[in-house]
Amino acid sequence: MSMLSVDGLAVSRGGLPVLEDLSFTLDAGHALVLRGPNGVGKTTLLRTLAGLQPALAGTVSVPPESMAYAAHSDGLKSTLTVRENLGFWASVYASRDIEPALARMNLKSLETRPAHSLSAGQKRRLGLARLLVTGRPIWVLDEPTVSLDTASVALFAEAVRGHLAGGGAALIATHIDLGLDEAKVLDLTPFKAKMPEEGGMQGAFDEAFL
Ligand SMILES: Nc1ncnc2c1ncn2[C@@H]1O[C@H](COP(=O)(O)OP(=O)(O)OP(=O)(O)O)[C@@H](O)[C@H]1O
Repeated sequence: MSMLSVDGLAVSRGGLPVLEDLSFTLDAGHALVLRGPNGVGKTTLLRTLAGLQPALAGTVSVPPESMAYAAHSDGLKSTLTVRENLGFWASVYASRDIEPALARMNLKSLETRPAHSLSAGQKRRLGLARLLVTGRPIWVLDEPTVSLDTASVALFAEAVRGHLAGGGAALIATHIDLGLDEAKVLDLTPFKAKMPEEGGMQGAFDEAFL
């Protein structure tokens, strides 16, 4: 029984279709890595699944509330400390213990630091710790390991593995090797939308010379 099922999905950005006719499933305990060249539509797809923008067509089997979306330093309150940030999110998501998240992303020694004073990679680790307190089953991650050093990439991979082992699932857009060899890969290139104006203009051009 799949945890997430996407059927005939079309997504758009800036009013233009980006990906179309996309179908895939994601089972509990599994991770799916989304690949494709810059601009193919990875971020657009994740934002659509997370409910941040509407789909053009198709169905998604679960609501955005089943997903925890993370991109860049999203969701960090810059004036709050690391501990306060996680406490805030724990209360928003009906409170999970934040201690495992602090420990898992190696944030104990930074817990009293305001988020704005963290380095890029430390902010990234705090953003990933946020996922752990959401308790949501499907993690939707956009380039989660950007700015992370080797040790932190390993921490990230362990956090994802723990999530999968607990019956969760993860959808991850990245160009970088995550150290998650067990993850399946979906290349989005074949689902690139054919621009209607291209076909239309070519059609009109052909017609003019027939
Ligand atoms: N704010 C925006 N307004 C209009 N078009 C946008 C906007 N952001 C992105 N696009 C366009 O939407 C398309 C898909 O972009 P998207 O960010 O989803 O790609 P991506 O696969 O995540 O790329 P990357 O690998 O560079 O992160 C691209 O053609 C891009 O130029």
